[in-house]
Amino acid sequence: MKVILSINAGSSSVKISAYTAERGQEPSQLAEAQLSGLTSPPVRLKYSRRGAQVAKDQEVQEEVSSQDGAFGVLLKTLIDDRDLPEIAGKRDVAIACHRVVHGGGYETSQVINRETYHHLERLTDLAPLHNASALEIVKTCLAELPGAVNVACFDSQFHATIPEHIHTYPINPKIASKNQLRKYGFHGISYQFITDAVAKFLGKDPANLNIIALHLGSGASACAIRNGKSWDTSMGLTPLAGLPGATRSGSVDPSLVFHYASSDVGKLSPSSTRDLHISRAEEILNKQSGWKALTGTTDFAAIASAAGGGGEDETNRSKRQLAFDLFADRIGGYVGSYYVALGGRVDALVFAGGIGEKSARLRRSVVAQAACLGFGIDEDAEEDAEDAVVWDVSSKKQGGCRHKTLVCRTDEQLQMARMCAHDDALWSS
Ligand SMILES: Nc1ncnc2c1ncn2[C@@H]1O[C@H](COP(=O)(O)OP(=O)(O)O)[C@@H](O)[C@H]1O
Ligand SMILES: CC(=O)OP(=O)(O)O
Ligand SMILES: [Mg+2]
Repeated sequence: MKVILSINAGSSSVKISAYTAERGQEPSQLAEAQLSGLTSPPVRLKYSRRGAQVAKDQEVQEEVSSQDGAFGVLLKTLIDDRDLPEIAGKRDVAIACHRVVHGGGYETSQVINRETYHHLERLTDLAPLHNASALEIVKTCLAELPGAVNVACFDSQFHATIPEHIHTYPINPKIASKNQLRKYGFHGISYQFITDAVAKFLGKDPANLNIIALHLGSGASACAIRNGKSWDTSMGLTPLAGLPGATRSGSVDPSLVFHYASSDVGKLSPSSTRDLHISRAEEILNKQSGWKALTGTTDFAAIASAAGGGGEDETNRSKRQLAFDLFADRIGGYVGSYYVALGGRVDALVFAGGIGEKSARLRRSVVAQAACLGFGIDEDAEEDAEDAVVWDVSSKKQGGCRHKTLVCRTDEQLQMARMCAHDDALWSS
């Protein structure tokens, strides 16, 4: 038996889960802790132990200014918990698995040694909101968890199956190959979880499953999953492409950069460091756009409630309504495109991620647009089916609709722990 610690550094949150695991078996969760709201303080803690809630939306007093800082608070929460004797100290963690958003050419998870670490360092610029933070946490674990093997699980690895004509950009092939400029795609750990969970829910072999999956969190993406494998996804070389997000623009006309008022957008940004080279343009599109630019908040719950007419002044309400409508429109575009990519043979449209899971209003708006394709939503469906991993929100009216709409409570930490439990190389000693 080993203790596995799964660490998921998102752009607005850090989530860690601890499991006990046997080789090749389903890991059993000991505890789950998360700090959210890193881009819209106050930072809040959610903590549960053996499935029972210990803290919910508890405001954190310490100042948390980075993902690594958040990880420190979360690890301490687990170690200091007297009712969690399995993790009484830092030595008890046997495997620490890290969600690393950009894995470049890696198509499988990697044990982190000097070589892989340096290779990943070179990819930092390609996931400016994620890789550097994840590597900071890796560094902390290498220094402070003396009994642990560290493993990198990549968001991009699920998308290694995207065919060449879809992952290729129409640019000079020599330069594309030399600089590895192609669509990689992200949120893949989540899409793998969604594929397995939805196949189980529908009683299908994942190898025959065709779904349009939407992971909508602070970063948002869509994925066409054909025969259980990624066929296409909306993020690209970096997690900036595709759908807009909390602070990200999503896809815009690339020429927009050259017309963006200030003349220094091509210059290195002040936040560039020895390890990260980011231009002002990238910084603006990654960190100062999206919901933050349109509405002033990165909290989509506030945007969705104002869009429903909830107690806001008129200027705020109309800004939030615009952001909401814009998001639903962009998502609808991918649903249509991926419906064609899957030849209309779609087992389900699946909503996941913080927004996909919790915003019934956004789900209704997206599904209403896709009504012409045979999707329909049950207005009375449960907003949140407490203990379920997958639940059905499809319309039941007049014998139902042609295609199902599901919600999936995705769990990237569990998916990573599963990958480690099934990786024989981690169990030979
Ligand atoms: N009830 C809700 N309605 C709409 N959006 C919500 C709700 N609760 C949380 N969210 C949004 O979910 C997003 C966070 O999703 P999550 O997947 O946890 O993020 P991350 O990208 O950091 O992993 C935030 O934009 C938050 O505002
Ligand atoms: C890839 C990505 O955007 O991740 P997150 O939504 O967790 O920020
Ligand atoms: Mg996330």
